[in-house]
Amino acid sequence: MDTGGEIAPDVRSILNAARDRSGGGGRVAVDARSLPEAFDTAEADGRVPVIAEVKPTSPTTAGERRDDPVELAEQMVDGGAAALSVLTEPEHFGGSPEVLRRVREAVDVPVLRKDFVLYEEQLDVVEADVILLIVRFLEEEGTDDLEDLLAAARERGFQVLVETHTEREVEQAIDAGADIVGVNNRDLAELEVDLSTFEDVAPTVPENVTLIAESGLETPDDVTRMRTAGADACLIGSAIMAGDVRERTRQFTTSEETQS
Ligand SMILES: O=C(O)c1ccccc1NCC(=O)[C@H](O)[C@H](O)COP(=O)(O)O
Repeated sequence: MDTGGEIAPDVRSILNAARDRSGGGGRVAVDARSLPEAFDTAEADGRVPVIAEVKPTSPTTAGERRDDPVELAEQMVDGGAAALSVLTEPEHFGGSPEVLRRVREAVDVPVLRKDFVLYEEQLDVVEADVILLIVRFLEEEGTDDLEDLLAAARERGFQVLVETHTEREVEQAIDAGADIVGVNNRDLAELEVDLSTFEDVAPTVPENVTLIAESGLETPDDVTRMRTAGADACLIGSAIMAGDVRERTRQFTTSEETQS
């Protein structure tokens, strides 16, 4: 089944590469750090819950950041990040499972594995606290079913962030049993970012679901905008990676403090 409409050539290339990647060796069993609790801890400390992303490059980024990803991750935590996201996709994002393993060992916050998982065996590549499943990708011909993958991930101990872009995808995520939902402001057809996507889609997400605004946040005002629209947390990559990551993370995690 392929019901989700057009996707950009770069995204098609990401998807084709993901189809070719093998799974891990044995089945993983994760003792996960709680993502909702990490958000609550940040709020209790007066920090805006931010998932800071270690993202060396991407199809929409010029160049590649080659600093030690573990040092970058530690600086993000220093800057107040409630959780981290680490790209493990090698071909388009410069990531690797080994980097995630090293980062998770070095920090004590939850770590999201940011990759394009299509098949159950790909869950077994590396331990992480949270795994990403993208509704649109799992509509593609020959991929595993969202509900089955969600269950398989939970059986291994992962928490699951289910990524959506439309109201229809939110409905699919909720029907499949998601309790952590991301709304991605970047559309996979043109790779354009529009923060009103989150504002339009967020009201359709049930109150008891942990809701994350993803992509395209560039300033503390953008964080405030997403929080006003209902985000429990914001996932920020490029804007943090584009400079001093400790300082940039701090600007986002203290954005509500500086406005009150
Ligand atoms: O970031 C890209 O260029 C990209 C292109 C195609 C598919 C996915 C892509 N990004 C994955 C992500 O979800 C983002 O890395 C994440 O939400 C952070 O976004 P940003 O803050 O805009 O870097």
